[in-house]
Amino acid sequence: MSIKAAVAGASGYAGGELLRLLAGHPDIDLVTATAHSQAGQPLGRVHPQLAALDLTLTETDPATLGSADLVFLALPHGESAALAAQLPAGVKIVDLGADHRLIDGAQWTKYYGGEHAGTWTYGLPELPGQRLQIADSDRVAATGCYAVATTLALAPLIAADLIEPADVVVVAASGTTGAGKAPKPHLLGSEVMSDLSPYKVGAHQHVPEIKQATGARSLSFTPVLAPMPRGILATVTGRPTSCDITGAVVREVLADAYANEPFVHVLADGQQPHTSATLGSNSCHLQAAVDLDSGRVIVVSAIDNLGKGAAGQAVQCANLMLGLAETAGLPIYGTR
Ligand SMILES: NC(=O)C1=CN([C@@H]2O[C@H](COP(=O)(O)OP(=O)(O)OC[C@H]3O[C@@H](n4cnc5c(N)ncnc54)[C@H](OP(=O)(O)O)[C@@H]3O)[C@@H](O)[C@H]2O)C=CC1
Ligand SMILES: CC(=O)N[C@@H](CCC(=O)OP(=O)(O)O)C(=O)O
Repeated sequence: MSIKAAVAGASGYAGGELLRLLAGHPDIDLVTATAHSQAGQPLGRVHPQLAALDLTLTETDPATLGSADLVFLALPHGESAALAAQLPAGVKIVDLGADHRLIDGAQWTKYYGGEHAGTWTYGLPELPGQRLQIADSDRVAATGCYAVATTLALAPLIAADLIEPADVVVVAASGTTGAGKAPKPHLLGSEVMSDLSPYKVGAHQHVPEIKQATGARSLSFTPVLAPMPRGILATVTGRPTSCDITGAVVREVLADAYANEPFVHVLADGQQPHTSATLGSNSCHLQAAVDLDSGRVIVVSAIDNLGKGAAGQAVQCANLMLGLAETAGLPIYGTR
């Protein structure tokens, strides 16, 4: 029996990638794609890559969405909670926004503003114990894009006591689709091309999410806007807990943590992650080293922000919630 799925926020970048993945999913039928200012537009006018999908974007109406078995919410922060509250309890929901990710409501208010809507199951299946919780949930909050790239690199190091949780430094570059499709002056091609620039320095909203997911106690996080459409490259460094920790030890801890994971790949010694190698896929590529001069453990992580960082992760969670094969409809290999 095929599952009926709806996507709210389908005219956005994350929503468009969801449509692309769902159109190729063997067990899911895409029945509804909704938008806000672009409701009424034929899909191919908004997402030319999806022109062959004969769909028109409709209004974001709870009654229409509520007739699906599964709803993906790819809406701006603060919009998901009100809509989710109007959907029937039996409908499974994956929220790609941040409304339900954090446990600590005060942290949500500090970083996002407004009242916290509550906490849903955190949608990162590779965290210990999380896969079963996701499979048992009707409401799942998919992870933030930088949070995926950073957490997959960092969580096993802290769990294995390889690094000090109170001294973690992350610098991460993202492609421009990470900022959404709504027009913003700093995202004009003429501003972004030939430029690298940091933003939200010392104040990024994914810091509490990464701390919650990894157990890090102090985290310096610097995001950088990169002149490319898609991809995140996160460099995560921490102070080792012992001088016996070598690059080989770190690689072994990561390889053990992800031995059975279809989407997380610890690269062979000598290979480095490339964002382009993960493009279009739901994969994360990791490499580790120890810098003997500064005494830092370094793990570099690459994902597609619209893949494992958004739509791919959301479909992976939905597969688990529906009892389908976890990899169904999800590319493992990037297009490069
Ligand atoms: N881009 C990324 O890499 C990632 C995004 N996310 C999260 O996914 C969500 C969507 O992000 P993204 O696709 O980048 O954003 P976009 O700005 O590209 O798209 C936003 C979507 O929401 C719709 N929308 C805007 N306002 C409203 C409203 N008031 N009511 C209903 N719908 C509305 C827009 O419709 P219209 O265009 O018709 O106005 C559009 O379809 C966000 O919460 C984001 O944080 C998570 C991980 C990564
Ligand atoms: C390049 C860029 O601006 N990226 C966005 C990522 C936001 C995102 O997708 O994460 P959430 O799901 O938590 O919103 C940012 O840094 O705020």
